[in-house]
Amino acid sequence: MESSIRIHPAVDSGVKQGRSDFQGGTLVCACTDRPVKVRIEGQIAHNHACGCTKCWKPDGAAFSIVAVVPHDKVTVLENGDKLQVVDPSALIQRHACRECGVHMYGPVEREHAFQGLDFIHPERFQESGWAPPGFAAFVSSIIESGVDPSRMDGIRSRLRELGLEPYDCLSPALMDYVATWTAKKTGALAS
Ligand SMILES: N[C@@H](CCC(=O)N[C@@H](CS)C(=O)NCC(=O)O)C(=O)O
Ligand SMILES: [Zn+2]
Ligand SMILES: [Zn+2]
Repeated sequence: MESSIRIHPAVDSGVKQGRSDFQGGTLVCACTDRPVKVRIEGQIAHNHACGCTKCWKPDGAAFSIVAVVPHDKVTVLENGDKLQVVDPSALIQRHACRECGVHMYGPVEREHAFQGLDFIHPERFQESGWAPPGFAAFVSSIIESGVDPSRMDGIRSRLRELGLEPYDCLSPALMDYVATWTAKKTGALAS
């Protein structure tokens, strides 16, 4: 069993349950001076661990923890002047703090199954109670960040032990959702 891997500090000692009455809260970046604050109304959806190279991860973590909320539930409260889009050509327009590097929200504005949703990192909530991650996505992508491929069996076992079923893309339910959206757009399925 892989013992040294740090998946993410929010799950390394076990995945904490959320609270069904969680009403949202405030995401705060890591700056001590003029932190960026972003208000999220309501509970998050599809929370998961992501191993891709593009999602923001805290130092030492192999995975990010990332979830979605509707764009109209996201409001920049303070110090939004510090935000910049990491990669304007990406599907997810990740707005990061220029000083500390934390990604605060990432809207999908392009025509896509996820259009209208913003990707956020719930560990940045000041409040507890957000819905826990339910699976691990883009697991093989951690190799692109320098993880030795020989460690992957152990890392997948650890994810399963934590209840985060590993997938190399999104979960089957989300992949089906995206494919259904595409099939309706092309006309392969009736809309
Ligand atoms: N293997 C690639 C995968 C990147 C990727 O496709 N990430 C997914 C999960 S966040 C995605 O939807 N990306 C869209 C985007 O980055 O805008 C990497 O690690 O960079
Ligand atoms: Zn910051
Ligand atoms: Zn990702």
